Amino acid sequence: MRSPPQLTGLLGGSFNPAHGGHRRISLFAAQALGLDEVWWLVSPGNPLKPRAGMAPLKARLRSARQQARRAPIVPTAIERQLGTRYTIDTLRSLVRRYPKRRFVWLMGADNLAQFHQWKDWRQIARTMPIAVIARPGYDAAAMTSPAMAWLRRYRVPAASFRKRGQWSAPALVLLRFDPDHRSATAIRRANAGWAEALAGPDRNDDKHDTPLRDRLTFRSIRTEEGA
Ligand SMILES: Nc1ncnc2c1ncn2[C@@H]1O[C@H](COP(=O)(O)OP(=O)(O)OP(=O)(O)O)[C@@H](O)[C@H]1O
Ligand SMILES: O=C(O)c1ccc[n+]([C@@H]2O[C@H](COP(=O)([O-])O)[C@@H](O)[C@H]2O)c1
Repeated sequence: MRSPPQLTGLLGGSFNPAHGGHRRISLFAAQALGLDEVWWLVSPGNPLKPRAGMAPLKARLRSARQQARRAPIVPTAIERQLGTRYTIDTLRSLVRRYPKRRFVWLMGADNLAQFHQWKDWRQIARTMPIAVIARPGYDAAAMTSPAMAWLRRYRVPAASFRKRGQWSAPALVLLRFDPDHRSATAIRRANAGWAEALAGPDRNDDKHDTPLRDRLTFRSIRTEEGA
């Protein structure tokens, strides 16, 4: 009998730095959608964000590894390997590269609010389902956004996602958990030296380009909270 496809959430981000909110929303999304794991795509550079104040990719990836410990979360700098920067290009590449997996794009409500500014955003929605996680301060803007005006007709309840083999795109799932107020901006404001602190010697530095490994599946997602 054929094994069921691995259900994989993709959380793209600057992770400048990664924080407990990333971990928490990933674990909650995994549980709500029945995902086997969540890959964090640590971006070489968000096309819409200024480079100023952006820590080196290596430091951001290191912070992601720290936050992902002992969880079914795989931090990766795969966009650097693929040479992609725009999400549509990354997702097309991943779908080709991992034909046995089913992917869902995860993002916070702040990103839905500006999703219509992303390159080929409707094509992103046609490439894989999207799950949006509520975020304090952004939900109203997200719900009234131009992208939401188009996406709302594809809205499906989270329970549908749990039925394997029924993933089709476009599909939009809105996820609401206890709001998580943490943000990388707040951390940067509170601790201007985080990047330097994380940029010390690391024996795993060359794992930067390690291909994603097929990991054990984690059926029972723990909902523990990170820092
Ligand atoms: N507290 C949160 N609640 C919901 N979504 C979140 C939260 N923190 C981050 N996200 C989502 O995680 C993804 C990666 O976020 P990112 O690395 O930009 O962190 P951030 O805290 O939003 O950073 P910054 O404050 O620098 O914009 C994005 O889709 C973002 O919307
Ligand atoms: O493809 C685009 O046009 C695009 C525009 C803005 C942001 N993104 C992606 O959105 C994800 C979230 O970015 P960020 O900086 O808000 O964490 C990250 O994977 C970015 O590469 C992608």
